[in-house]
Amino acid sequence: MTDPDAPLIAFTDVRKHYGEGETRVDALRGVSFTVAAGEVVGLRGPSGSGKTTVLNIVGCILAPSSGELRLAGEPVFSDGRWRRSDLRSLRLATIGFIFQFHNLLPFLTSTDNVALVLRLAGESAGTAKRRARELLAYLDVGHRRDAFPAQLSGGEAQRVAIARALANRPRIILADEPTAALDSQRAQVVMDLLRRVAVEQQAAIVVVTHDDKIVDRFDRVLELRDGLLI
Ligand SMILES: Nc1ncnc2c1ncn2[C@@H]1O[C@H](COP(=O)(O)OP(=O)(O)OP(=O)(O)O)[C@@H](O)[C@H]1O
Repeated sequence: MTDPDAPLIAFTDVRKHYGEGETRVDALRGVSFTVAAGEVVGLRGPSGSGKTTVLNIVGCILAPSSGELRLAGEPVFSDGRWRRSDLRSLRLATIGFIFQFHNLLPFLTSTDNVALVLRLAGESAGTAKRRARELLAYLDVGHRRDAFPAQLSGGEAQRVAIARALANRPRIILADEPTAALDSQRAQVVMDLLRRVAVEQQAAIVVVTHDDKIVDRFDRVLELRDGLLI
């Protein structure tokens, strides 16, 4: 990561189509936006408008058809190709994902679910466990650290999943409907946590949501319609 003053996410005239000919779908038709460190941005739009496509491109999971993606000022995709050969380590070091359903591994405790990500990034078992416990305490689920996912409530499981997404101190956090399975009070708790992380870790956070309960909790809301920002 290079320029400290650059926006953490710079998405410039990104186009993405799936398929060719009769089956071609133009999912993004020239989308540009930036997200700065410390910002929590909502991404809204009807089903099929391209939200998941945006998230997957920012997360370096999906290549655009054209356009440019920069992360912290560094070109990651431009001129029709990835500029980095180590996308997996870029993702591990830079990006945290949070999903609608927590996607915790059912056979691991809360601590081990979080520690696993740190082990993948090369931390020792002891360090990984210690940091996992700290994070679970930070997210107010320290008392559930030895529980398995099936023993957790929906709100607890989502907080463990957020701990996992934060484990490697990512500067960019991408969340796909993180509050959809939660009641209003728990949704607010999750949004408060994300806000705290954005400020304390100077992270850029993008949250895909249909959830009207949390729409006033963003610094900005980007609205997609048919692959274009309105
Ligand atoms: N792998 C794929 N192959 C073909 N078409 C796809 C693929 N993924 C998405 N699409 C199409 O691209 C468009 C945008 O999809 P995308 O999943 O980004 O929308 P979305 O706004 O996230 O929708 P939802 O809210 O329903 O999740 C849709 O028309 C979708 O059918």
